[in-house]
Amino acid sequence: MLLAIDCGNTNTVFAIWDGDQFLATWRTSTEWQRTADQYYVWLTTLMRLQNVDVTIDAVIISSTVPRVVFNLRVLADRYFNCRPLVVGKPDCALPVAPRVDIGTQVGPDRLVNTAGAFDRHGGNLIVVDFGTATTFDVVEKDGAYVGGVIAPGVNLSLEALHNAAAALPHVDITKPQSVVGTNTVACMQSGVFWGYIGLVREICARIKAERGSDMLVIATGGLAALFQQTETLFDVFEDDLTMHGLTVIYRHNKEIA
Ligand SMILES: Nc1ncnc2c1ncn2[C@@H]1O[C@H](COP(=O)(O)OP(=O)(O)O)[C@@H](O)[C@H]1O
Ligand SMILES: CC(C)(COP(=O)(O)O)[C@@H](O)C(=O)NCCC(=O)O
Ligand SMILES: [K+]
Repeated sequence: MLLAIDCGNTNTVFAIWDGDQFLATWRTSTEWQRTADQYYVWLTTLMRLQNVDVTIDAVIISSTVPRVVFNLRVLADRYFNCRPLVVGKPDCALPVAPRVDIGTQVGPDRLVNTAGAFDRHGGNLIVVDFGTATTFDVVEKDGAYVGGVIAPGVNLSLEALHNAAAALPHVDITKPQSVVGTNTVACMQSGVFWGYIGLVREICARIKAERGSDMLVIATGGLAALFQQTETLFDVFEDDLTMHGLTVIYRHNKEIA
């Protein structure tokens, strides 16, 4: 049984894949100090609570935070007796190599999203991932990641206002009633919500224009749904895209081994 781990700058998602489907998915905050023993206690407690009675014998990791990989490697080695595949490392092959400037360390989450989206939809895609940062990944016809866009994440934008301005409170994102806010919180929500609708629409339009082609736009990350409720920004919303990409890369490495 495969344990797939997607570690973002804010949250880390663990999922168990039986070769056909995900049996369970769990989320914890990303903290590089967490030890292999702590992960194991947490994971096995959840497995027991949800009656997921399986033996994990393979692990694949994608991490945008390099420091957490050490303890996740120890987890795989000590408790599951295996050497994990780590996306972005030389011994983890990708179905299609990225084409970017020499020396660029593409975020592993973006490589994984690319592999997952290409497997489901073929090429000529834009993948929009709402995480700590919002990333736009361009996937060419042959499935290669060829670059994209990095924008500040939704919550990061709100936090930046709060951190930089003494009178601006901590605010959660929600769709505002109107564009013109009549209190501080509503004004901040409006700026980020409607600003983000514009950001996504403009960036996707400019990518398509630059490439002279219509492209399928796939969104992932919990916050995508909030924006899609109001405006049709995406062709498809797939919450499990990154996890699916991890299984695609795992299968690819098994096949060529
Ligand atoms: N459905 C949701 N509703 C509201 N906030 C969300 C939702 N999903 C994720 N978030 C928030 O979005 C931010 C990015 O989360 P996440 O997608 O886990 O990022 P990362 O992959 O970078 O760790 C976090 O602040 C998280 O709390
Ligand atoms: C852009 C990111 C910070 C997004 O990370 P996330 O929001 O998933 O935590 C991550 O993909 C990253 O660290 N990228 C490295 C630079 C690049 O992809 O070009
Ligand atoms: K992201």
